[in-house]
Amino acid sequence: MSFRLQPPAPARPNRCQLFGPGSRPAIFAKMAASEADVINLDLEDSVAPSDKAVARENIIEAISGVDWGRKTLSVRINGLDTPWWYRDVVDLLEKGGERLDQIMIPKVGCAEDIYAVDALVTAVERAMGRTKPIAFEVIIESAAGISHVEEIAKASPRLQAMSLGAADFAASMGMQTTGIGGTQENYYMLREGVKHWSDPWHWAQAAIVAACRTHGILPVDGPFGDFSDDEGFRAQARRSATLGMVGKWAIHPKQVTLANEVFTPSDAAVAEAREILEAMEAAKARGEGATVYKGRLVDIASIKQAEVIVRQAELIAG
Ligand SMILES: CC(C)(COP(=O)(O)OP(=O)(O)OC[C@H]1O[C@@H](n2cnc3c(N)ncnc32)[C@H](O)[C@@H]1OP(=O)(O)O)[C@@H](O)C(=O)NCCC(=O)NCCSC(=O)C[C@H](O)C(=O)O
Ligand SMILES: [Mg+2]
Repeated sequence: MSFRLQPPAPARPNRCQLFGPGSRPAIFAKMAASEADVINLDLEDSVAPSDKAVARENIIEAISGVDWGRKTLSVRINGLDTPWWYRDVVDLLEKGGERLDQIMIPKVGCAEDIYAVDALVTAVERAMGRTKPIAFEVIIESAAGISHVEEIAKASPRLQAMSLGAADFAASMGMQTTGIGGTQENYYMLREGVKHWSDPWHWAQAAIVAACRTHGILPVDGPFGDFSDDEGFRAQARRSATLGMVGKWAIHPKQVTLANEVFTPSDAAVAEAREILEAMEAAKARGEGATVYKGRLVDIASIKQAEVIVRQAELIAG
């Protein structure tokens, strides 16, 4: 381990982030009643330009008017290339009240984007005497965003989470697809005439996980557009979880259960992790740094691996 220790990520459950357009207030109570850990009320791309102002008002009313329970309450503001974002920030903080936990910043391309929002948020917080600092989540969804992912990850102490936005990312990269996440028909290897599909999102996800883990931020997988394809969602989510991501967006309520299922360690996985910790305790008592568990090597690194699973389970159990 480096002399500089890896900071822990925020200790908040983040298995599922449920999205809903700010222009559709009829679903806010349903979102609040869902099993999602995080709620993302949207002012950006699910809201038509003509509805931006009314969506902002709807959200401001709902921040204190709806009982969000213990969920992390987040609002996605408009991008910094639009005329709406500064008004989003100012009105949310001046009129929205203390219940708002987080602002999600889309299409972040460089650390200066975060600096700009941080400066505005800080000024309004001070002016309002706000006691709870607003957290940030950023979306990496452009060629610039993924190129500068590490500098973005360390841009502000407000940063708690970072998501991959597969749709805008694909467009920015010029990828030949209209699919949002998941298997892409033409992304395959050919061996002896048989196709083997690969994962075009993998490299970007891995870059995000590494940047997040280096700087103590939660890495999150973004949307899976085909909400009629449960198995496709599960497959994508399982790959993300295996890579180190902590959760995934839901763009339809039926995806919430799927995300929670995948990002909650199973009882068997937790039991095995606890057994590994016990096996290593026994090894330590014998003066050994390595031992055999179910026919395979476990050593001091295995303790850290097992602790990841046990910590996840404990966090979710509350
Ligand atoms: C996708 C939807 C437009 C579908 O809405 P709808 O047609 O109403 O779906 P259903 O009829 O199947 O709804 C069944 C019931 O569930 C309620 N509902 C619908 N959506 C939600 C929701 N998001 N949260 C809670 N409840 C919801 C309906 O009211 C029905 O209720 P009932 O009648 O009582 O049974 C819609 O789901 C939707 O708008 N989803 C969110 C879209 C969104 O926010 N998109 C932005 C995030 S993705 C993105 O931006 C891309 C990203 O940035 C990138 O670049 O990758
Ligand atoms: Mg997007």
